[in-house]
Amino acid sequence: MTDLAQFIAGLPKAELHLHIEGSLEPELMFALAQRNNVAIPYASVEEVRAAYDFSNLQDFLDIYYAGADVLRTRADFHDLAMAYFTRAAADGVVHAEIMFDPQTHTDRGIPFAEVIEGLLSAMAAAEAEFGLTSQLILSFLRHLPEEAAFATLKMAEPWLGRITAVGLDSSEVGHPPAKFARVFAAAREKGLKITAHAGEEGPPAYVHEALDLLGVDRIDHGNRALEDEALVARLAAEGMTLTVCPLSNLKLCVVKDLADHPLDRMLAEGLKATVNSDDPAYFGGYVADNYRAVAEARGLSRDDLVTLARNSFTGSFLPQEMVARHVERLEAYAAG
Ligand SMILES: Nc1ncnc2[nH]cnc12
Ligand SMILES: [Zn+2]
Repeated sequence: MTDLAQFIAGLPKAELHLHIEGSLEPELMFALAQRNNVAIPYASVEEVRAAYDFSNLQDFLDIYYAGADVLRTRADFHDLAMAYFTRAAADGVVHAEIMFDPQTHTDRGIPFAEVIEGLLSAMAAAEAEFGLTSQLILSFLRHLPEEAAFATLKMAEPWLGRITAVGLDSSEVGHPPAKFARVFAAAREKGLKITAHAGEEGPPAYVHEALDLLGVDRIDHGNRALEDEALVARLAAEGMTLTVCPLSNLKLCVVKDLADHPLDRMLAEGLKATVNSDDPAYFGGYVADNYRAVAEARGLSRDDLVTLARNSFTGSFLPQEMVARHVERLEAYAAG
């Protein structure tokens, strides 16, 4: 391991932008297909990986939703999440705020309870085994109508004490935050935090809407906010956290090359950027791979890496005293 790789792996960090369905590795996809007797359109793990060549977000989403079909039982969701936590712990992740897409499963007839109970049991096991804490973000699929999001929120009612936040993901362009203003207001009234994908492929106006109409506590991605100077100034002034995903941006052609990635520009503009893996099984790397790849491509300093890790804690939904404890440990690590 290089010095940089070692420094990154040991850097205590939180992961704030991770779709648990996007951590389904081809090997587990095959194992679950067999366990559940589900047919998949691939002959081998290599063939699955070869299919992961995307030109844009929709290209990826089509394959990602098809892959999720092997997830059927509570045990499947437990195994999926446990595989992620095991991998994340090895990357120095001490806290993870994971998104799940209930509609991807309930629309196939999988009960909400199977999905969330499997995830919750893995979360408890990860805390016991690795000391890794986690929280759940229920994400609404934005290509579906707002009424479907309301139905999902209703389904989640018995578990609201175990869900920290709601999010908004899936096909961005053509599905602006405004479409979901009422359901996010309802979620906020129930005491949930709010996050939304905005400015990944969609225009800066969608980031404005996420702030003004959804009242977000964080922005997922936010890359295209950089096209709007006043918006950048506002995000900086509000101390809004952006959950940036470098390898995702590369694989989904949000950037042509990692050498063009705007992460250091975001930091220079005073934005609270963080580094995350988004859908690591599909984009070629977990969170430490993302830190490493962008650090090498953009020549980030150790101070930059520490800032990114610090932002991951201050931008988390953890209580202030836990944030302070994590930041203290991080500063001790940085001081060597
Ligand atoms: N990067 C992404 N953007 C929007 N929806 C997603 N669902 C999973 N990954 C996503
Ligand atoms: Zn995402």
